[in-house]
Amino acid sequence: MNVAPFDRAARIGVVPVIAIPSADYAEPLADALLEGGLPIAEITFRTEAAAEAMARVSETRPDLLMGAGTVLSVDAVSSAVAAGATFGLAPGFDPEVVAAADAAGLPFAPGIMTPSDISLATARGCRLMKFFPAMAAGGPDMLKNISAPFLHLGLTFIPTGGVTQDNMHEWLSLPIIAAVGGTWIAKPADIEAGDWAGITARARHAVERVDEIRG
Ligand SMILES: O=C(O)C(=O)C[C@H](O)[C@H](O)COP(=O)(O)O
Repeated sequence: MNVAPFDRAARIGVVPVIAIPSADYAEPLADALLEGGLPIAEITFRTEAAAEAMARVSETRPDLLMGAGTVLSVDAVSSAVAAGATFGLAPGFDPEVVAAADAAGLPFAPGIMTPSDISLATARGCRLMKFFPAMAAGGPDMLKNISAPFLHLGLTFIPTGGVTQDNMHEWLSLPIIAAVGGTWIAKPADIEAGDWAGITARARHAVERVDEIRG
């Protein structure tokens, strides 16, 4: 499995999760993130515009490491690859989706929330997993506990769901965390309002926090 994009994501340490209302926002959004020193985005299949937005970003902003989120089906894997996504994530674990991503050469992180999920995902070869919904499921303490029996397998996690600027330090200080993710950097309302300066400011602030926490 090609893990290079996830290595890059782990080095960056924070992944903005995007629900984009229209593909017309793709370029200004990518520019706002790049301007803030955050060259990564997870564009989720939560909106109709997702595939077109991904295609525009991959064609016109190759410096942005662009992944597909909310990949819930085999078709979504194909759409993500066709649109130039270089990695994929999902909120849950679906073995058919993981197999399709593998077959397509798309590095993929399924979502997990229980030891059973982790067990199923590791058996399918996954080593990076999204922990979702991270805060509602019990926060860092929960993840530490459920992952403990699997750590000899070299697992790392991206917690999302309730993760923000204010609690990211609780996660990033754990060695099992590859990166944190969340929507707080670029909410759909910010995107629709064209608040690119606000998105850039939150992106920059998040990158600075990662640097402070990781030293
Ligand atoms: O859509 C997906 O594929 C997910 O896995 C879930 C998202 O990452 C979280 O819903 C983000 O949560 P908030 O940052 O609290 O808004």
